[in-house]
Amino acid sequence: MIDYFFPNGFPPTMWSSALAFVGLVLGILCLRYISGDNYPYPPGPKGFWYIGLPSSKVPSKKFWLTYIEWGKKYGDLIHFSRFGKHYVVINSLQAARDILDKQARVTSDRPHARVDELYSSSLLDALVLTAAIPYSDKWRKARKLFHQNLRAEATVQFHPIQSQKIRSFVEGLVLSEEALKNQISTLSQKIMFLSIYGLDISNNKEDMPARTRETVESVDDRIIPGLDGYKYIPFFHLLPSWFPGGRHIAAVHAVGEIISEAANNPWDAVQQQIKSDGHHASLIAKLLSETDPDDKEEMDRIKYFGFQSIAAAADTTMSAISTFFLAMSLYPDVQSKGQEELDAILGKGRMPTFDDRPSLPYIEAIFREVMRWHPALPMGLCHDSIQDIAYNGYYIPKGTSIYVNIWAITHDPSVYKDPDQFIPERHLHKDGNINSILAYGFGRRVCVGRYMANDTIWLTIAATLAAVKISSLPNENVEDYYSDGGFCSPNTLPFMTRKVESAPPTFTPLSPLPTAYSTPSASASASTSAQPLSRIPYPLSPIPIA
Ligand code: HEM
Repeated sequence: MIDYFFPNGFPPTMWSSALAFVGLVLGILCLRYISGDNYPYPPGPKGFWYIGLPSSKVPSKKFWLTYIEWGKKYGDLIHFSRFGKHYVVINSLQAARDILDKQARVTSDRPHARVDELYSSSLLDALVLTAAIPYSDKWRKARKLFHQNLRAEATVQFHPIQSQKIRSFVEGLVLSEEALKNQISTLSQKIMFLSIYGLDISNNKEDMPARTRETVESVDDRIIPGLDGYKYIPFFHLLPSWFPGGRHIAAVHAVGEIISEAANNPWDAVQQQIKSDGHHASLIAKLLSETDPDDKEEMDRIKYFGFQSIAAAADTTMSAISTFFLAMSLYPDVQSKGQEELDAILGKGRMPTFDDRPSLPYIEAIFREVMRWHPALPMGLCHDSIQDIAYNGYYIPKGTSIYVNIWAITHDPSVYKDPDQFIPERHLHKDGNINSILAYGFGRRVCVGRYMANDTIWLTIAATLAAVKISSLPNENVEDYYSDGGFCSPNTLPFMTRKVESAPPTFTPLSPLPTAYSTPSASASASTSAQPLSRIPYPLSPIPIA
C-alpha cells in the first residue's frame, strides 16, 4: 500500500510528521491521565463525536421537567457536551451544596465564548453585566457595589417606595382594565425605576421599561443549558453574517445595542436632571455625587449597577407575584386562611406594613411556598468551573457550565410531601429545616437582589390578601398555566373582586418618599427601629409558630 502511494519510499519529512503526531496524541492522553481525567464524565445522553448532543435533542421547553425525567435514568448529575463545551445539570441539593457552595472558589465563573466579546463593540467594554462577568476582580468590585446598596440593612431605604407603589397597585386591582400580568410587571418596574433612578414611570409599556424587558427576553440562551453550544464552534465568531449561522453574530450585535440603549436612557435622564436642577433624589445620583467623574471604570460600574438591578428584577419579581395570584386562585382555602390571619391580627381592612411581618406567620408561609412551588428561574443561572473537579467518582472538566435544577430540588418528594401541591403549612415547622429559599441560587453568585425581592413579594402578597378576593381557576394541570422558556411565569391569571365583608381598605399614612438618599451603614442600621429584615435574616429563620 505504502509502495503504491510512495514508489520512492516514505519521505523522511513524512516520517517525522507522523512521529510528531503520534507523540502529540500520546502527550495529550498522558496529560489527561495525570490531570485526573481518568474518571468518567457523569452519565448523560450521548451525542456524536465532537458535535455532542445535537440542538434538536437539547431540552428547551419546560426543560427542568425533562432533566427530572433524565435524572431517573442517569442520576443526580447529568452530563452532555456540545462542540467541546461540557454541561452538567445537578438534580439534588446535596450535590448543589457540595459543588457550588463548598467548592465556590472554583465554581463561580460564568460562561464566556469568544463571540460574546463582540458585545464590546457596542458596549464599550466587554461583559459589563454583573450576572455575566467572569469570576474576577472586575466581578468582585461590581458585586461589592450591589452588596453595599442592596444588602439586608440597606434595602430598608426602599421600604417607603415599595409601600407606596404596592398600595396603588392594590387599589388599582379591582378597577384597572389592564391585564393582571401587565399590572404586576408595571409594579415590579415602577419600584425598581423609582428606587434606583428616582424615575417615576407610569406603565411598563413606556420606552425605558420596554427596553429593559427586551434585554431580558434576549438572554434566554444563558438560562437554558446547552442552548449556547453553537458559540463554541471554533472560529464561530469570525463568520460573516451572510454565512449559515452568521445570523447569530448579528443577534449578538443586536443584543449589545439593546443593552446599551436600555442602560443609557435612564442614566442620561438622571444626569440631565442633575445638570438642570443641581441635584436629583435617587440612589444613582447619590452614588454619582460620591464618585470622581473622571474615574471611567467606576462610572461604568454605577451605570451598569443601575441597569442590571432593573433588568434582573423585572421578570423575576413579576413571575413570583404572578405565581402568588395563580396559587390563590387554585387554592381558595389557602387564600381564606391568609385573609383570616390578616383580619385577626390587623383587624378587617387594615393594610399590612413591613413592621407587621413577624406577626403574620401564615402570610410568611404563603410567601415561602410561592418561592418553592414555582421558582422564577427553574434552573437558575449557570456557574462555570475554572478547574477540573472530581466529584463522587465523576470528572467535571474545567470550563464546564454547571446548572442546578432548582425546580427538581424544591419538588423532591422525600423532602416535600406532595410537592406539586401548594401547601404553606409545610413551612410551619419548629425546626424550619425546609423553608430556606433556594430560588435565589447558590454559592458566591447567589442573587444579590434577594432582600429587595423578598420585601416586594412579601408586601404585595400581604396587601393583596388584605384588600381583595381572588377568583378561582380550575386546578387541573398547573404546568399548562406556565410559559416554557428560561424565565418562567403563568400566562393565565385570575380576576379580582373587593373583599365583600370589609369596607374599602384603610391605609396607615406612609412616610414621604425620600428627597435625598442615604445608604445605612451596617452598624448604624442594626439599631434603628425600622428593621424588619434584621428580624428576618437570610437564610430565613424558622417561622415563629403562634
Ligand atoms: C423573585 C425575584 C428574584 C429571583 C428568583 C432571582 C433569582 C436569581 C438567581 C437564581 C440568580 C443566579 C444565582 C446563581 O448564579 O447561582 C440571580 C442572580 C442575580 N440577581 Fe436575582 N433574582 C430575583 C430578583 C433580583 C432583584 C430584585 C435584583 C436586583 C435588585 C437581582 C439581581 C441579581 C444580580 C445582580 C444577579 C447576579 C449575581 C452575580 O452574578 O454575582 N435579582 N438572581
